[in-house]
Amino acid sequence: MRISLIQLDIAFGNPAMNYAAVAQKISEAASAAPDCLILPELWTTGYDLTRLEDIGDPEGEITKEFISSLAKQYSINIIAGSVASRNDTGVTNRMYVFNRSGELVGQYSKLHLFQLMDEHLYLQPGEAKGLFTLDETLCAGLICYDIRFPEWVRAHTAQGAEILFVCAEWPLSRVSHWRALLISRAIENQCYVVACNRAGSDPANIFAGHSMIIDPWGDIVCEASEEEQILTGEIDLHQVREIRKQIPIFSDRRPELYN
Ligand SMILES: NC(=O)CCC(=O)C(=O)O
Repeated sequence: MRISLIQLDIAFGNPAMNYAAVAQKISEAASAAPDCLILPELWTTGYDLTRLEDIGDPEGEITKEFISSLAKQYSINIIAGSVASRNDTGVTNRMYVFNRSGELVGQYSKLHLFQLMDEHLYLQPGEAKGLFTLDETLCAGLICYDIRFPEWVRAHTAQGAEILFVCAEWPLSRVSHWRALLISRAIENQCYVVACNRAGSDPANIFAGHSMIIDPWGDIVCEASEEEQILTGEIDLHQVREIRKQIPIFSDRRPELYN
């Protein structure tokens, strides 16, 4: 499976500019004929949290229509990062997933809100897992701060997820955590981790870039720099099954003693 990660520099609070940039990047990425493509966290608005009631996407409908038609046009599965999806009760930080036919096959709302970036003041947390199937592979979607919660990640891999797709706006000041946490999640869950961060900066943060694909042994398949970039790498799902056979952590678990 070939996967492209769109490490975008997001225009702060400017959905029109970001939709145009993403359409352009997806058309560029399509030339590498990926099976799957992923965008960063909150890519339509960035962290312009105080204006989400205005610039958030009503029920995600604009984004869903936009991504669905690109997925169909290029016949690529698209993990549409996340967007601020608003309704009468508030705004959630929500990932939408489309298959090659342009059908919505999954959605996930960020479960853990990151207080250091004021998410708890403007966003509502999700309540459900982010499992979905792409090309017959069970996958999980996670959003940024979620990677600090190994028990949440395990809840997905214990159900059989073989690829973790992570979208993020992770600042440069904690890039060492970003890399270490992603590698750890890959090793301890014996799965691929595909993590797409943003590049550039906003009024509050400089972001880390360093999007990456990590294999189930914890080795890095490919890694971006700090700059805006389309990163493409290949994964081999046989490796997940081989490593899970060699070191059978899922059947060796003792969950009855963990609480
Ligand atoms: N957007 C986020 O969730 C950022 C999380 C983060 O920076 C962290 O250190 O955790």
